[in-house]
Amino acid sequence: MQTMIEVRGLTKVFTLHNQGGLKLPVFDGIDFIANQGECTVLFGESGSGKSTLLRSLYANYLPTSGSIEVRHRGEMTRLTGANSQTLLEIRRETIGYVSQFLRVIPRVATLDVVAQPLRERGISTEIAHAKAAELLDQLHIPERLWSLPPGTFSGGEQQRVNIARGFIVDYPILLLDEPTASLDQRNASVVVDLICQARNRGTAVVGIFHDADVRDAVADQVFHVNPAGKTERLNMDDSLNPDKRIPV
Ligand SMILES: Nc1ncnc2c1ncn2[C@@H]1O[C@H](COP(=O)(O)OP(=O)(O)OP(=O)(O)O)[C@@H](O)[C@H]1O
Repeated sequence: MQTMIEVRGLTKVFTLHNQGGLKLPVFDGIDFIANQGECTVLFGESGSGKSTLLRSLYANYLPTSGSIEVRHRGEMTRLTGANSQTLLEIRRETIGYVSQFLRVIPRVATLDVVAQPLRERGISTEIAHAKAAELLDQLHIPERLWSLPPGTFSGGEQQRVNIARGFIVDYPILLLDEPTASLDQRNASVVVDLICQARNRGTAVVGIFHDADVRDAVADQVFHVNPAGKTERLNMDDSLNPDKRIPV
């Protein structure tokens, strides 16, 4: 089983320039490894830094210190400090990221929004649209909405469009920020199936899931991001035992 993400000594302190340079430490010296074909769940109290860690893994946030390496084109490649060209390549080919909210592009039809990551990889419109339609259908987005831009869709519909877009490419690494937060049980279970299929294809999935049932259905390993800012690997038996779950 190959290592896909290796995080060493990762520290993040936000500096609030509009507050006189106030320092806001979030996490301190995180180490963890995510493997091919496994789902790693980031777990912890609200405000403990889970989303900040996930965004750092997509190089949206620059860590204060420490390193992140990801397996890109077969080689462990440093994400921290990578130049913009390498970062673009890594995002196009290696890391998919499903944020909590869809970034709506005005006037672009839902089918094209979902197909876009495949089109960027040079896949024909016909094939990309067919795959987008399959995912939208699986996620119960009615066909009459596919030609409309998703800007006016409900929160749950937008989240499902975002999920379809994230799963359309078989990324080696997939980062998921609360992908089931606005979904009903029927759609949450479709997302669980998509995660399990991606994992079985060998994707290293790293995600935040507030729903304990979803978390327990997908987790191979659980990292607790605790209020002191350190992560620790939980014993799976502990994380699955409701008495030992930390309320989130
Ligand atoms: N861009 C930012 N600038 C300043 N502070 C930030 C920024 N992003 C996050 N923070 C702060 O970092 C801390 C951790 O936030 P984060 O969103 O990572 O927590 P979380 O564990 O994902 O929380 P939740 O479960 O509530 O979504 C919070 O105190 C938040 O205010």
